[in-house]
Amino acid sequence: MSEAFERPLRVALLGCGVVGSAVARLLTEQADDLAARVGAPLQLAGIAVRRLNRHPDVDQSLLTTDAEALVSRDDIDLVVEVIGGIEPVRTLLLNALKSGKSVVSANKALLAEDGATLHAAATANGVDLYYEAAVAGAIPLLRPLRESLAGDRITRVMGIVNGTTNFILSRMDASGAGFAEALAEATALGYAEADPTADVDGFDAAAKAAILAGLAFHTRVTAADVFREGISEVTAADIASANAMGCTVKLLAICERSGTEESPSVAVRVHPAMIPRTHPLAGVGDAYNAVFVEAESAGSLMFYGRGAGAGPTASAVLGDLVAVARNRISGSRGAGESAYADLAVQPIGEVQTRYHVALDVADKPGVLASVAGAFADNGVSIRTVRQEGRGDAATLVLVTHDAPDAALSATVRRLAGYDFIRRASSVLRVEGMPAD
Ligand SMILES: NC(=O)C1=CN([C@@H]2O[C@H](COP(=O)(O)OP(=O)(O)OC[C@H]3O[C@@H](n4cnc5c(N)ncnc54)[C@H](O)[C@@H]3O)[C@@H](O)[C@H]2O)C=CC1
Ligand SMILES: N[C@@H](CC=O)C(=O)O
Ligand code: NA
Repeated sequence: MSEAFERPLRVALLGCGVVGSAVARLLTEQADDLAARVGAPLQLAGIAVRRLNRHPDVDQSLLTTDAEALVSRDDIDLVVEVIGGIEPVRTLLLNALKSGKSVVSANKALLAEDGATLHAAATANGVDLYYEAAVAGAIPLLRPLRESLAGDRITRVMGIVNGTTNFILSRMDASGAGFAEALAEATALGYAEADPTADVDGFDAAAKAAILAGLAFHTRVTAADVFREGISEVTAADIASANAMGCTVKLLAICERSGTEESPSVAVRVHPAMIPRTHPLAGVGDAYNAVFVEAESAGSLMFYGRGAGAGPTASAVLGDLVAVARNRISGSRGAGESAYADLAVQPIGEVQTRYHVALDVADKPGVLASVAGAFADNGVSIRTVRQEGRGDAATLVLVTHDAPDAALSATVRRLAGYDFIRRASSVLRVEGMPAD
């Protein structure tokens, strides 16, 4: 231990909600072990909260409603941010970094919106910015991407990165539970964001996808670069349709190296998709997350664990806290931002995807030919087609081969104009089926 740290390292905790209160508790309960692992005690020196008198389980003398004053204190070494959102957090963290404090954050929204500014401030001031908890909760994923796989070339990152929506879809699939009821349960369990539309509409997963793509492809990717569809449009009919195909519905984040060798790009998207029940991601239930990483030399890797909740998220926060504390003691810092590749982001319309389309149709001659014509006219090849039922209850179920997403959307728009189609009962992208 260097001379300067024969004293505790003092930690400011910003936010004391679901995650913050677990961090505060573990910092106390595990104090001796953490001190042994770091090489100096980690002393919780202040907790910024929005309202006093709402946190009976923590040392009341540590509470303050003045987060700015707390991060500016000269005696603070390390800052843990678990408030969430963009402002005032960005300003607080920039001030912390500029005054030489390393930062640990769980805030994917901020990192995906303006991680570059934070990274630049960390680098300029020789301190750390760690955020393992921001993506896939407890699962060690960002450090493996940033460090263990730094010698490899990653081609694809795909997985389930939002616990709340996975919890909702799992409930809808297994027990036919309603959407609202499942969301209320996920919120009560501490999985959902303060505003759960961030989960349901895919913003949370899109922020995580941006962070994953940035790390995987050494390129700056923001949430705005990510194509995003949430699960609010996923219906019981979609789930029934998926079941009939031997599939289930998951909200997936997919980050791919795309383009050509001469002109490489990245494609980053978040949307619900049908996947076969035999696919490993199909068995990921509850608020669990799972992420596949494909790399040229390593091959396929799978990361699995709890993606949300107080304990799992606090575990990742504390892991980062130990890392930045050790760096502080040794006078070193971890890897900073790596964005040298600077790849272009491919628009969703050009991304190759596959669709499943279920159409309630009038069962009469020529209908199948007209439907097939709509696909053919847009250059989309059909992989399988089957008809269920007869007469007024007839449904055509089609699965396409890979095609540009724009061509598939155009096909679905064309189908919507046909009067012999009563309705498209299910339109979903398909992932995880054997390659064409
Ligand atoms: N809950 C989870 O499972 C996970 C959460 N995260 C992230 O961790 C962060 C915190 O999440 P939760 O603890 O679930 O949220 P939460 O809403 O339970 O806690 C946030 C706390 O910050 C407080 N706060 C708001 N503005 C403040 C301010 N200006 N100064 C001090 N305190 C302020 C709120 O009153 C609240 O108690 C978010 O960025 C979230 O995205 C990341 C991974 C998992
Ligand atoms: N709301 C998020 C929490 C973790 O990041 C989720 O449900 O995954
Ligand atoms: Na993680």
